[in-house]
Amino acid sequence: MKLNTVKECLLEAKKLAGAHGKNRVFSDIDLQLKQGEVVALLGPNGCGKTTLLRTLLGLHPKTAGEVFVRGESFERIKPQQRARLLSYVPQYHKMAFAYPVLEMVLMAAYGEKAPWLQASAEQVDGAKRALAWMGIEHLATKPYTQLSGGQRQMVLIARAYAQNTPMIMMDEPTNGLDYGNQIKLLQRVEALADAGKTVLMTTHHPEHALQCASRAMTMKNGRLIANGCPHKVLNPASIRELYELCETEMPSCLRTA
Ligand SMILES: Nc1ncnc2c1ncn2[C@@H]1O[C@H](COP(=O)(O)OP(=O)(O)OP(=O)(O)O)[C@@H](O)[C@H]1O
Repeated sequence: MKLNTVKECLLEAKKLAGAHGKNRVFSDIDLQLKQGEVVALLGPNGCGKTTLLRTLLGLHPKTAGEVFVRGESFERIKPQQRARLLSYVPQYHKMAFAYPVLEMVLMAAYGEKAPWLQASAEQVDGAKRALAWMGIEHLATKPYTQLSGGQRQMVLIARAYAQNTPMIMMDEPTNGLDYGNQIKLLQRVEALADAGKTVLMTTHHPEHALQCASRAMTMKNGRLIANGCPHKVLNPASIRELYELCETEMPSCLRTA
């Protein structure tokens, strides 16, 4: 776990609310993301984590409240500038075209170039470095559509890395990764924070939050219910309550008696 040596506030949400159609998903969300921290967001299926992330990113419309990035209303920031501030690893991703993996990662350059322009040698080098960082340089020429689920996930993480933004939002980034790749990814997330990046990641694994996060937030029924040091927020009693487990359903390592 990382110590919270926190600096500049990069993103702030105030009284944020979101919905799908008429169904309220979350409301009254106040949160801050500061430079160099890894924040893990946990909560039961359907509690609103993905919708919250997508609303923070401006990919889903808010119904109330405001998101500020470096003090500026995010709504007023143009898409290309947003792409320089925030990158995103989605939970699910469909791609209709069989782009080679290197091309997929080069899409990260959107903040720096118009999509119809050819990538510069520097951008290609950056994309190759991102593949090497994820340990998947051998996939560079493979069509993205022919990759396994875990391989695709690693490509999306490499793409976010190549975007080189101060903030990265990852929605269940260990989804589909084998045990070794999960451990390596959590170490890379810690290294990103050491390099001054801010990461907000959702996870269904309290142990992942304990391993790499400087802060944990828990969410239930569309509300943030706890926010603080992962070891304080994620204790046997709070995990039981969050996921509505009775004592006998808890794994033996988390039982209180
Ligand atoms: N495209 C959609 N249209 C309508 N309702 C949706 C849509 N996507 C999600 N929802 C609903 O919004 C609520 C929150 O979903 P969301 O995906 O944000 O939850 P989550 O916490 O990320 O869940 P999970 O842990 O299962 O990924 C759920 O009740 C879900 O059914």
